[in-house]
Amino acid sequence: MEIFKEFTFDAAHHLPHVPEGHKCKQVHGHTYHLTLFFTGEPDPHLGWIIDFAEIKQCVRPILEQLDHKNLNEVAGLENPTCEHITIWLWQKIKPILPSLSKIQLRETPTSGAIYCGPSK
Ligand SMILES: Nc1nc2c(c(=O)[nH]1)N=C([C@H](O)[C@H](O)COP(=O)(O)OP(=O)(O)OP(=O)(O)O)CN2
Ligand SMILES: [Zn+2]
Repeated sequence: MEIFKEFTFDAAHHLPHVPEGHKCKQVHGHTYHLTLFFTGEPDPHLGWIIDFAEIKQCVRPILEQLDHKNLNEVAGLENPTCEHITIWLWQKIKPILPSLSKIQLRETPTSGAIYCGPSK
């Protein structure tokens, strides 16, 4: 069984390592759409894997570090590609919500990254 919880946050960034002239060299912004997936068996009494409200309570302070921020100024996100943001989120969320199984981050309606944790 897999459940999910969605969030959004707005942030500015630029990609410092792209060549001169690349559109992402310029500071620009996105409304990021984040989906967190959790895997497990529903608790026989409560009927859920984890309370959606508990997910929100745990994740909110982490997303506050990103929302309406310049991502390049966030420690660990000096090169804030979608790929790096999903890894950063995984490293923050997995220790407090161990049933986290996958992160999907959409940067635009047509672009994003999916991360399931480091390969073993
Ligand atoms: N592999 C990656 N490629 C790109 C990233 C990234 O994080 N990982 N980031 C960007 C830009 O930040 C931005 O997301 C632009 O992406 P793009 O999909 O090109 O945006 P558009 O609005 O131009 O998309 P279209 O739907 O194709 O118009 C770039 N690449
Ligand atoms: Zn961008």
